[in-house]
Amino acid sequence: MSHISVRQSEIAVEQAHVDVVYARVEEMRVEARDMRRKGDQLAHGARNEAIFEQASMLFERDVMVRHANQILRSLDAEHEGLVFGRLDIVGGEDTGPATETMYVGRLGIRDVNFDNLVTDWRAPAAAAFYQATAEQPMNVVRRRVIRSSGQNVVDIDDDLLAPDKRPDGMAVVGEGALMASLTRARGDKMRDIVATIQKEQDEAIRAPWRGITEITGGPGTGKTAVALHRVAYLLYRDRRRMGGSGVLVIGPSPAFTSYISRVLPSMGEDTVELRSLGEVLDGAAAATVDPPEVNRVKGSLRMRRVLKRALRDAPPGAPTELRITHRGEVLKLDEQELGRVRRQVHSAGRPPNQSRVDAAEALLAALWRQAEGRPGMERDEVITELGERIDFHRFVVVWWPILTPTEVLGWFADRDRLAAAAGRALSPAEVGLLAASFSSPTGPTVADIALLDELRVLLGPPPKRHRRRAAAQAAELRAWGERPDAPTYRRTEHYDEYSHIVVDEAQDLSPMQWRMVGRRGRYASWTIVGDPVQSSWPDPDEAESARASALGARTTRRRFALGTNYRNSAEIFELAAQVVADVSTPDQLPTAVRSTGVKPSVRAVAPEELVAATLPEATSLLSEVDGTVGVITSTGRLAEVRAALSDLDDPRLSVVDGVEAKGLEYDAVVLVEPTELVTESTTGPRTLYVALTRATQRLTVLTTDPSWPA
Ligand SMILES: Nc1ncnc2c1ncn2[C@@H]1O[C@H](COP(=O)(O)OP(=O)(O)OP(=O)(O)O)[C@@H](O)[C@H]1O
Repeated sequence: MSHISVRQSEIAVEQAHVDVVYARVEEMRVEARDMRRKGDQLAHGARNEAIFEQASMLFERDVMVRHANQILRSLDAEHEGLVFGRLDIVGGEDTGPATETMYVGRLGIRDVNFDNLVTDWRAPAAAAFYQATAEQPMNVVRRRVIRSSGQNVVDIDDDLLAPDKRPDGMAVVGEGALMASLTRARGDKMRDIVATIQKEQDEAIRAPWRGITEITGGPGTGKTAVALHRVAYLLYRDRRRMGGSGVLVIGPSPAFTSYISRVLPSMGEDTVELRSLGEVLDGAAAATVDPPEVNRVKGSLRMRRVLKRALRDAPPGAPTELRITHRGEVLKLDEQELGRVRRQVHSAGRPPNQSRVDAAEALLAALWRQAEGRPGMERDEVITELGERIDFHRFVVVWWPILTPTEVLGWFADRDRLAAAAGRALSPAEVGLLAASFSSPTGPTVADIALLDELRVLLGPPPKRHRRRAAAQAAELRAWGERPDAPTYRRTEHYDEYSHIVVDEAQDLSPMQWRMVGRRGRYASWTIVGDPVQSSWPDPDEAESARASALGARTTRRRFALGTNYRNSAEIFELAAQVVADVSTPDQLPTAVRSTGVKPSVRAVAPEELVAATLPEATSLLSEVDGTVGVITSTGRLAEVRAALSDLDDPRLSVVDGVEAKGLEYDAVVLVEPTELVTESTTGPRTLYVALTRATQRLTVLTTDPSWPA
């Protein structure tokens, strides 16, 4: 048989099995619907049945319906086929030729006799699909990746792992599924990698849930993909623990969470919360990033001191004198006395929003000290009389208002107030920077969200009757930073007891963000994903200690280092590695396995031509690749470059700055003025390294420096 016809006949073999699987799925759909109907009847009628019988049938119905729903969801999600793998396995030493076939897919499916038609990729039995190698074949003779479009098998790729055990007539076709997958055009959403997970990745995916699992590796090593598949794996293995309290995945930006949003649904998992750092606090949807020098101050642990001190000061507009006439006598507390009372209330250590009653009592005690000694004054009597006075209540309400985090952060637009709260924690220049930033009318930035969350905890929950106002504030916060695609959450407000939290691009979290994230996972296990070489946080030691306290004293820690860059061509990564040679060690840089034979193009242009030159470069890359094109520039130049490309009406094109590019991927990239990405950043060439490692196939660098990258 010719090569082509061997492939065709093997595809036909797999198609036959896939047809059986889909026919069975159809039956299961019918069964599930039937079961659901019966269950509903059971719930509404048949009251004379034994209660236990009902309960067990209802349970059975629930299990069935859940499984059916999961299948339906998985089928409805965008992915490339329910069945994607096949293993041909020989038994043991003496069983002889290949005897057993196992199909691997997104879900486990059994036929009517409970025989396996497809094994779920997460089941222990399927592990060999990812872990078997030629050196350790684990009884696998042939591993086959089946590529489908919908229900149609379109191609197959085989690995022969044990040639000596290959039975007569066993065909082996294809040139490697991994390479085929890596060279395919990219869309605007990340795809799952279930069919081609590599052994080192599989080990991280299947690591036990407990404690802290850290996944490090250079750009394109699959850290994000691995973390998401790990979530699907953990949900499968321990759905009760993980699903009950929920799994939270945190990424750097809304662009990133949107980019990864289809991976879990394609595996039938749609209960996981994906939030960007600007969305971790309920009600907020911040996407604007501060300039690096502002970001650095807002993220520092010094801000905690500033916030705490700010809450001890009298709020803006608080009266500076209490004057009340009692039995014809004027009782008066001046500014100094009021300040003393305020300090005394704060020294009890209760959060301000929980201390209004304490404040009222302390004021009454101070007023009594004024009245004391005057004839006919009894302490209890005076305090009761004053405490019932409406003018006293009015005073307390404005002197000790119930505060919201947004209100308090707004105070810092006032430079003097901020300087007073900062003391020596911030330099005058830093105070100036922050005051200007908090005066901006554009709403909270991503860094502000961690400050708001800190304030939420420092202020304490508002008393019950103030909750409505707090809800209105949350709505205000939402309106402030509203995006049409902002997620909605089913959780109760400020839910912070997730069972598992994944932090992606963890190298960039500021200490204040670690505190915010840590609060969400006091009882959680963690998967922490990052690459120190791509870090944009300037003080790694401070972040490291904040991270250590956020994660607490968990003793189980395991670490996986991924070493192969699956994204960039070797030619592109060679250039990227050059720019971080001085700030990395060789073991921190991955190996790019795929060569395209096309070197990045570095074009020197005159400064006045720089922006105009992006248009022809982007246009030509759009025609060269089938997938996406990203134009990456410094933040300062972003608006200008966007304007220059505004006539290019192609949904495959995006224009982003170096910070926004974090975690994203394009088939081709135009990088505008690399030196600006370095000078704009507070961490040297690291942001440039991120930008240079986004492209899978083509990279064009436009620079005004003819000697770049030397
Ligand atoms: N085993 C694999 N099979 C197919 N594609 C893979 C595999 N591993 C990684 N990839 C692909 O490589 C690309 C990079 O993966 P991913 O974004 O997860 O890397 P990363 O380590 O998080 O990168 P960065 O640090 O730059 O954000 C993605 O397109 C991903 O689908």
